[in-house]
Amino acid sequence: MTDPDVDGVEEALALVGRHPAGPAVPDPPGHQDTPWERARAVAARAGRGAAPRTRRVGIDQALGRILAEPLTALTDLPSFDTSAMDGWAVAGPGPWEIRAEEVLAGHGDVPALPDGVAVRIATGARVPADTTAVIRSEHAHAEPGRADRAGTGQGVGHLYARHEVVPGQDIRPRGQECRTGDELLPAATVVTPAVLGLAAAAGYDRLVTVEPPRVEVLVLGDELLTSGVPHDGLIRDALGPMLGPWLRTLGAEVTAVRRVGDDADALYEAVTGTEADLVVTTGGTAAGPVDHVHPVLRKAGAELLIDGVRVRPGHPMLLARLTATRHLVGLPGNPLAAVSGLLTLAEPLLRGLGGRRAPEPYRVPVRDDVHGHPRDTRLVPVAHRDGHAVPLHYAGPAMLRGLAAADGLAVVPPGGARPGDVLEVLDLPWTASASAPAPAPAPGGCFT
Ligand SMILES: Nc1nc2c(c(=O)[nH]1)N[C@H]1C(S)=C(S)[C@@H](COP(=O)(O)OP(=O)(O)OC[C@H]3O[C@@H](n4cnc5c(N)ncnc54)[C@H](O)[C@@H]3O)O[C@H]1N2
Ligand code: MOO
Repeated sequence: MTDPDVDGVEEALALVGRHPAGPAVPDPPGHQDTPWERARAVAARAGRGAAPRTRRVGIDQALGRILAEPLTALTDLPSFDTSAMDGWAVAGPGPWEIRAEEVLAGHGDVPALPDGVAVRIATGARVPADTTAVIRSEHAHAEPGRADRAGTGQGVGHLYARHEVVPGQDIRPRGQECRTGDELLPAATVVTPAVLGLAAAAGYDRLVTVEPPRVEVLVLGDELLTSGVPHDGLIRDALGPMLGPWLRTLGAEVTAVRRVGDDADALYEAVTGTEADLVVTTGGTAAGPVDHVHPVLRKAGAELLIDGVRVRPGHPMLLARLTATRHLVGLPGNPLAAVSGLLTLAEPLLRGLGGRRAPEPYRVPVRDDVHGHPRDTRLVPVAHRDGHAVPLHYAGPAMLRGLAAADGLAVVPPGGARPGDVLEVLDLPWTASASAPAPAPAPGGCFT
């Protein structure tokens, strides 16, 4: 029986040459392929070449966008000395004479507190000037004065602390979190719900954000059905349904996913008439009779930045500059090969166009042997299990079964990997949060 992960001559070669890597296999004559790391760097540089378009949007519109400028505090936070607890503001040493007035959150000017006096205070209220500390209600004992016993409501009485009172306790001093002008977040930060909250707290009504790059997807191939079960040599289009949502997770605005068939003229019209920042084509990258991508790019006067990458699957992928501000990524038609092209070329390009930062690369030990290609990098679907990356079956270039169960794609160097080898793993958008390394612990605690 055929191994479901070994699809084609290149993968069979990979089995032969997997351990040890051995001497580098020379390029076949005329081979133009770019090493995988260099291809990603070229794509990232191409994306950074065009200045991102920016737009100021209301914070209710900003979720998921990218900050085009650092988020700088428009105020001190807190903007006034704030009580952290419901209780008593006291001045000087106790016991304190209780004054009847109360200090509540949202009140403006509050009179200074004379020595020896306590007033009731609420969490979030502005602390009166000259306050020594706040004592939370459960840590104080109020002894009613005679006037109170008589029911006059004058609030006369005395307050006793049940514990030692430390100056400044349960007071959040003005500027504890930031001072006006402090950089709270750098440019290129993704606007998450937490960023929206921070921006609002820091005084923002609107944010300057990067406009998402516009991407058009052109699906090539006359053999593709858009519905129903494959029949008579026709197959379902697996890329149209997958690429639109995937590109959106990479920060793109997908303006269209269009079927172009195997029609060179229609492809030429689509490529030269587009308003998109990036055109993504699927299929037609090889040298078959109806593989129109190369001839159309030549006719359109496009500059090929990448024409083939030393990666399996997906080696016929390409990147072209259509005009100074428009690019085209040609993804191979085999579905897993297309995903390889998406992560190798489209992702770094879109990161640059969209003003995003590169994710922190992370590395994980692999649990099992992974076959290597003798010369090329392999991208292999893996699942995270107990701190290891487990290579998945059904990872042939034409298959999506392994990918659909995967947490990431392991980057397998030429020659392959042995159990315990530590490999870089490319996140899949839907698993990024689960597999990313934990952030560094905070240096100290702040409990109020
Ligand atoms: N003589 C050679 N032939 C091929 C080579 C090679 O080096 N020399 N490379 C092979 C590799 S590797 C790949 S990958 C493909 C790339 O081919 P194309 O980009 O031209 O893609 P197509 O020929 O159009 O399609 C390939 C394969 O994928 C299927 N396909 C296409 N689009 C879709 C889609 N939207 N959904 C599902 N499946 C799709 C298509 O039916 C073909 O089976 O070239 C090899 N050939
Ligand atoms: O190796 Mo191709 O996958 O089928 O690019």
